[in-house]
Amino acid sequence: MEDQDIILYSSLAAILLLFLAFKFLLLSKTWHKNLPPSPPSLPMISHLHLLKPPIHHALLKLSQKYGPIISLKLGSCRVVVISSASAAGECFTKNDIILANRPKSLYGKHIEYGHSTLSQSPYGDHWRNLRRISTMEIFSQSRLNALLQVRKDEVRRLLLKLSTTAGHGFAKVELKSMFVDLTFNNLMRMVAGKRYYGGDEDVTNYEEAMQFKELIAQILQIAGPNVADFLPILKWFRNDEKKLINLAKRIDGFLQKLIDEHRIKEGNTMIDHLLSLQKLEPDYCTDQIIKGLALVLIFAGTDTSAITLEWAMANLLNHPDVLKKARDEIDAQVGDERLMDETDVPNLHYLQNIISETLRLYPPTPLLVPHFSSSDCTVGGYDVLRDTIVLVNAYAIHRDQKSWEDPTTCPGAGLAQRVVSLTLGSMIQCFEWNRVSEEQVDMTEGRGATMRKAQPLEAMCKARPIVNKVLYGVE
Ligand code: HEM
Repeated sequence: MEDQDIILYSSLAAILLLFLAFKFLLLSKTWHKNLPPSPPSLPMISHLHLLKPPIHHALLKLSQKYGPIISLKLGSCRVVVISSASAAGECFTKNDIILANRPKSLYGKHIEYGHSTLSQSPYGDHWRNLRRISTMEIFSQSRLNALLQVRKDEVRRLLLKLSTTAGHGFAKVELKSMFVDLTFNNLMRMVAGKRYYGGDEDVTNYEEAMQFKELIAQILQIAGPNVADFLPILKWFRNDEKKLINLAKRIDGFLQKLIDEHRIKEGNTMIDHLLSLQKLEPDYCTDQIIKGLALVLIFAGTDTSAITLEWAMANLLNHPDVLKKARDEIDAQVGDERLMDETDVPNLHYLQNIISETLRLYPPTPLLVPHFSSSDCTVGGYDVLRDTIVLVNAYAIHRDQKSWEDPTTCPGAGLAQRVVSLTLGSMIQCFEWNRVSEEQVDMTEGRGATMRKAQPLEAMCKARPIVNKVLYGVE
């Protein structure tokens, strides 16, 4: 053997030994651990190939085969998927602090101010402060009550829009875009006093509205985890990060302009309340905190409510007997002399049950928001190692035979309940509804992180006499 060959072979042997030693070290860390069962994996991508959209369906199938707690490796990330109510209960009771963190992502780094927002920040003082501020300044009963007129006005505009098409007999309407317009307008009026959607947006804001819609559409396209979050090597080959940085600059500029406007002209919006707090806590309630809160509310609070409304209406169209019962309840409790109000909702038990059942069967965020373990813990007798992404498959749990007592882990639940109940109830009160054909409404789910309907919902609707009487004041 030549000298060169000896050098080559000994170098290869050394590399192999180093690799094995490294692998052994890694393994020995998890050697004595009782990790959840895991399906067979492929080199490099591990289990990434198993996650065909819709991901919550793929994960449900895996849990049916491997059990309610499974571990996966997605590229370089460890993931545990929870698909039973009892294991989810353990995550959010005895392990709630350990699992309060969120996994790091390119999206969180660039768009959500370096993972410093309400939905991204790691557990600690800042995490607590954001919850204190949002509970008091945004989601308190008094703050939500103060914005009741905004919600009522948006529902009224929706009813008027429907009645212009369906005032004199059944007419076809497309509901998805109307629900999206309603929830975005509600949120932006709450945050900054602006109406950007619906074709009847404030004309003075037209350019601004166009810019906002374009930014939102772009962010919605790239929101959520990026494949480079799991395979960081891809960062070198894709320019997603550059796109995110540019988009982050633009959205930051937009939000900053909104804040600066409110510095000059005060009002009764979330930005105004937070600017008042800034005077008391200038070091803490900075412009960046305000921008981060606005951003999170816009993304967490719009699509979720719009999706719920769309699935609820789709379900009602497929179950005319349930729709009739809901209308009878509203007629009995509210009558036909006035529109229903949020204060009627506690008496409309059947309507509330329809919404709960819709959320059970079609949860808009079927995997919740990913959690991340800050230290080792156990769930269902299995070890969950530190730095593991924990996904809770609410979709699987909601369709499990056993029921889940308190599924509300969302700070916006009180607001969502008001928006969805008032809108759905008012639509049932004011219009008759039918499917567009004899065929059942297609309930197929779309792709993506949120659980949208694949086909935008269309329906036939016809105004009831209350529309003329109450909305137009004509008998
Ligand atoms: C029907 C409508 C809604 C549904 C189904 C829903 C559902 C959820 C779920 C499942 C989570 C994740 C909980 C977790 O994994 O920790 C969440 C988080 C969140 N939601 Fe909602 N949500 C809705 C409406 C809203 C609204 C209207 C707002 C505010 C305007 C909002 C704000 C938030 C925020 C800020 C978080 C993050 C909380 C945190 O990280 O601690 N949501 N929501």
